[in-house]
Amino acid sequence: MCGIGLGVVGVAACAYLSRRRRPSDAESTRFPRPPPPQSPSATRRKRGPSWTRRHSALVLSAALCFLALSTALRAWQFTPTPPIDEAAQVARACGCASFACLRSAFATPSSYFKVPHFWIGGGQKCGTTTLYATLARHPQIMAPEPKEPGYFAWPAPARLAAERWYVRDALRLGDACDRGLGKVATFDGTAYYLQWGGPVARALKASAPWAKIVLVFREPVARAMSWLQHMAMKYPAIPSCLHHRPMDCCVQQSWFLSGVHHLGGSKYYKHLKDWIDAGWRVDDDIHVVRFEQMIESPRGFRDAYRAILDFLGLDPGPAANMTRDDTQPANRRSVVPYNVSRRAYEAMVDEVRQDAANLEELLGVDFGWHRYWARQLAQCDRDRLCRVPLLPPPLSVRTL
Ligand SMILES: Nc1ncnc2c1ncn2[C@@H]1O[C@H](COP(=O)(O)OS(=O)(=O)O)[C@@H](OP(=O)(O)O)[C@H]1O
Repeated sequence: MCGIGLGVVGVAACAYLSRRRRPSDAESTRFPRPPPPQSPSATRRKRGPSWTRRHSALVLSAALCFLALSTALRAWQFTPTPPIDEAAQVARACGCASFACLRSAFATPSSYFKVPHFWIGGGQKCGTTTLYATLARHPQIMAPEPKEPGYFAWPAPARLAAERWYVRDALRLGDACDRGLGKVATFDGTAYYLQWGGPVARALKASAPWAKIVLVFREPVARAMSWLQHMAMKYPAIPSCLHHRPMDCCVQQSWFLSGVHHLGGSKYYKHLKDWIDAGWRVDDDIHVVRFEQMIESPRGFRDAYRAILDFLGLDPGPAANMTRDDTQPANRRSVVPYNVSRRAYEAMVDEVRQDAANLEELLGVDFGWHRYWARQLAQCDRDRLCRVPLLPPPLSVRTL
């Protein structure tokens, strides 16, 4: 403060000293200017003293300016920022039941986890249940109840009405505070937010702009077929094509090829673009996981998990201590391959091929899906029928 005060005084002084004094009209009349000098020697005699005075004033004011500016600059640079009272921030956040309250409690930068710290998704049947169970065992994480609150996919009035429930019950703010809010990371495990696009991306951005996003992407054709199977098996009371027709027939229907929960839901690039347009940044805010890496071996799962923990700023230790059982699927339904005609398989691949290429280019990741489709189509030609396993064997991938 002193430095800034001195700086201001110095600048004012230098402005005063360096200004050019002009005589007023009255002064000019009372003290008329001397007539122009007659000879060079006379000029030198008359100019001498006033020139020295004027220039020494200028040098003095320049020195003062320099001194004042450097003092002010040093004071500005080294004024210590007051320490953030993290305990007070946490105490305030613990009383919140809305995002407006959380945002104001978390307004200043801090080193601890905000609420929610992250979201895991990518699409239904991308392994988020296994990931949810794994994350829930991490000592620094508090898992949401239920796994998929779906809150950000609701229309704004419904969100407003349920905000208290989401913040306090689903994200378990009270429990997190009991364990020491800021030290535990809370999250939302709603798999399908990605496919709901712009409105969800904007709602999350407006509510919790600090949230980190983890997306798991599964080979697009297998994901869509697995979803169809999941709905038919999990909800026998809900009419499903698979209840009375074979998979080959169902996957050729237009609702399957373009429906947003079916093959349309596997157009990851198209959906991810909506999120990027809403201000979420790949790498900084979004971490992408290859489903096939997670399922190919316990080691693949551990590596994928460790990369997620690194991205989230959490202790990676638990990834190293995972047992083989910890890496097993939480809700596996795909056991035997489905028989599908070549025509049907090719139509599905054609539907998602370009989107997958765009995704690889955007992320700089090789998912290995193109080579897998080529292998699968070669098998179709060889056996005159495609046998499509929904959990494929390990895919070869390259570093792009
Ligand atoms: N570790 C591991 N190894 C092999 N397979 C695995 C693994 N983790 C998840 N999975 C498979 O992921 C599918 C379930 O995904 P989700 O949990 O996201 O489904 S859901 O949308 O939440 O219902 C489900 O696929 P389907 O078997 O096709 O249903 C699981 O088998």
